[in-house]
Amino acid sequence: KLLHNLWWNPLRIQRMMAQQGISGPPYRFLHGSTKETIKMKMEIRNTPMNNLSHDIFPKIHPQVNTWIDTYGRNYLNWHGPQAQLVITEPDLIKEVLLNREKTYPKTGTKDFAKKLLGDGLVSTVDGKKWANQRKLANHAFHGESLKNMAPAMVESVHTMLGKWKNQEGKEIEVFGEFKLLTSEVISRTAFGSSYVEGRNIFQMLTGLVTLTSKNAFNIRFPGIRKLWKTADEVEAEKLEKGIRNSILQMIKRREKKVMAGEEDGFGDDFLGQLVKALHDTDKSKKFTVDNLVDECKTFYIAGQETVNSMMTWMLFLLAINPEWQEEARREVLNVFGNKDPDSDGLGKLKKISMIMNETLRLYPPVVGLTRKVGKKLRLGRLVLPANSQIFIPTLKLHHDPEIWGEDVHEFKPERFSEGIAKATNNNAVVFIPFGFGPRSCVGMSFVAAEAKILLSMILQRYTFKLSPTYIHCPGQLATTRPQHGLQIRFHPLQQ
Ligand code: HEM
Repeated sequence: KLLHNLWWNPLRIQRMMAQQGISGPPYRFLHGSTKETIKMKMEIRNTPMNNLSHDIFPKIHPQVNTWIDTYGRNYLNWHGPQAQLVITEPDLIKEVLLNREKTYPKTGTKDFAKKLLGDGLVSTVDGKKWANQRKLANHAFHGESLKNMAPAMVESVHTMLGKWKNQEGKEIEVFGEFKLLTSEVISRTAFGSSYVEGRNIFQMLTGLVTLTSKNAFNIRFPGIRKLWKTADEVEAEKLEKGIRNSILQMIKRREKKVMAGEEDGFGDDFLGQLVKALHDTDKSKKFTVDNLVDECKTFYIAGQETVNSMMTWMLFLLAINPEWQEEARREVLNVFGNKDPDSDGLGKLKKISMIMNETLRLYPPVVGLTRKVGKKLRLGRLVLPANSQIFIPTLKLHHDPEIWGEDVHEFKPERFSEGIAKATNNNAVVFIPFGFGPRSCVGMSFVAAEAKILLSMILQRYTFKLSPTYIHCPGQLATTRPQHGLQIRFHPLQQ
């Protein structure tokens, strides 16, 4: 069986795809093409980019870049013995992400990623569970609930800016600052606690993110984990347990309030809704403790890492494009003057929406999407083998000159001046920072509110420039990030 899975089957799939004109890096026993991937990534990882270039696709995905050049727009590569078809044709991508026949589910999680996200909303494969959890999250992160979160976002930004007062004119490392800010915002808005209370959960989750990324391309012999665990695996288990215990304590605190007779002691934030679902007498809506823990981990991670990445790149792009910084400031002062932003005004910030979209195009926090092919099926002109995977390289689509033109690597928010549909020529799948179709991001409106509030409050107070110490070395650790941080100098506006 082992030989069948590790040798015969991959060769069979390779032959089957070659007959349809799809080739790729050759399958190597057990490791597939992961060794070449790791080698290419390591070679380029620490090399800074010249002239603050935004051409980051070859830097972050050197293997996808090389193999598209060698084998064509769609090719077959190997994550160990797992066949993975990489597709870049918009029609094929649309079919996969719309998932009309429910034939392209998520891949689920295993190993390190399972410890990190469990079976929460981002990863779950179970359709019924997904529908229940999605409904709950939609309610918590849209409409009135979202509007009610704006004051907590404003307050969190005030706390950060308060600290910056002593640093005016000096260098501030913004990626680290935004990490604290985004942790504080998701803690306050979704989990009713401050960052300080949730700090140990974040620290443990950050540890798990690092271990997950470090081991992403490490292939181990099937079954070996049961006999022998690596130091990273032991560490990940410890972190997983620690996170679980801390979340259980948060749940207990809410339950105690209810037991003490406090009206709505569960709370009406996201955590409150989850705890209510845990106690729901309607079985079809009921959550288990495991569901709840996984969901909390998912939202702590999804609500922080991605937003941190986007906001950092937005600041970077505005720091090196002073004319856009000035346009954005004019808009903010027009809408809010020197007052704190409020949710009614956020919709009027058109220029900032354009800047946000262009940032997400050039530096998407999530660089690719993966789906599973359960049984043998047809995708466009291709017949795909059972138990294979599909990888959609978002970063390639966002940096493709055939889609965006020869100025593809330039920062030009004006592309989005008449909306996304116009910018993409009505081909929505070529711009997918938040995914596409039913599994697209549930936190999109939350992100837009948080980013607009943060940027408005900075622009109302400061002009900012890149510090000479900044090294342009975009990398990926779960999300895209400046590998050596983002050093910025903020100067108070002349009143
Ligand atoms: C700039 C910030 C963000 C980016 C770029 C981003 C990106 C994405 C992408 C690409 C997906 C689709 C994944 C796939 O199709 O496989 C996704 C899904 C998801 N995102 Fe986000 N996200 C961001 C912020 C957030 C925030 C703030 C939250 C929570 C408050 C969140 C929660 C989720 C969840 C729960 C899903 C899974 C939805 C489902 O499967 O139904 N995201 N996100």
